Amino acid sequence: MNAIELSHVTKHFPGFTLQDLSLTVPSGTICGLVGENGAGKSTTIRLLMGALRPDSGTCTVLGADSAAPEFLSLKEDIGVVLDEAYFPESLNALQVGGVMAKTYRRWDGKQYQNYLTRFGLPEKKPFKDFSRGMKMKLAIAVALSHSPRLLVLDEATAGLDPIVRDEVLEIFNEFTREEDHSILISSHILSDLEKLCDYIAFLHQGRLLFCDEKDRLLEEYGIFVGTADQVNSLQDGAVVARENSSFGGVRCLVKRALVPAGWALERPTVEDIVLFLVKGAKEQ
Ligand SMILES: Nc1ncnc2c1ncn2[C@@H]1O[C@H](COP(=O)(O)OP(=O)(O)OP(=O)(O)O)[C@@H](O)[C@H]1O
Repeated sequence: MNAIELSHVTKHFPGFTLQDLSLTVPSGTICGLVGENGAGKSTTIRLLMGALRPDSGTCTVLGADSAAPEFLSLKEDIGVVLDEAYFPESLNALQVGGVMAKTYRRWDGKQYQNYLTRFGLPEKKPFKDFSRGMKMKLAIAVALSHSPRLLVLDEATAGLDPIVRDEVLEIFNEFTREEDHSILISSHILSDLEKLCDYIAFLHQGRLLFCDEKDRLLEEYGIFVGTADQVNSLQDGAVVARENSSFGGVRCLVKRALVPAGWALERPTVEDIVLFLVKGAKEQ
């Protein structure tokens, strides 16, 4: 079963169109949504959560169409963290827990308390006096404490210091050890996504450039550093994009399968692949 299925979804805003987006996140996996500012990541997440209606196409989450009334009954099963945390200003963390206990049938107060301690969050400070990172941590603690099956995280690790970010990534990883638990996470911190995700989906100007298994992506591409003559000798389609390297040569992203055996290729990072693909798309 798929945790998330977007099928031919289109959404138009003045000056921007999310175009014919089809994307699936199999149950039990973590999918990272990447793309530059304004690529359409938050729009995709809002469509999935039923906060926006698509102009055409369908968004199915945990088996229910997010535009259908029955989707509301699934909200318990979905933990959501958006890039702006949204609790009433005057409430402190304990009071937020009290409200959530009344909101969610499967609220786990003990688990919530554990996260407050683990994240070093003050129990009695009002939310309005929290730093950005503290707000994100509180939103993550809440999302994880109502026993969801799916986490939808929009820039949820932005504003966290590297040590807490690492801990949060580990918590997300633990979450998916349960077979039917899945995560969709958008982030600009591609090294985090490389550590965490099974799949990487890459949006560019409202279009999905790829959605692929991370390991397959890292095997498909290589980085070649050499002279312009060497690069020019490669067959058509081998070079995805190139840049001048600091020592006067050329550095490029290549498709391993189209490069002659024996050429030394470096292993790219997800960030290398994304940056070169954007560059390649601009050059076309
Ligand atoms: N309600 C809206 N009305 C009009 N335009 C909108 C609306 N919501 C989003 N947009 C536009 O849609 C485009 C995509 O925005 P979106 O927030 O999905 O991008 P993003 O990939 O999440 O970007 P970022 O990384 O900066 O958060 C932008 O051009 C934005 O201005």
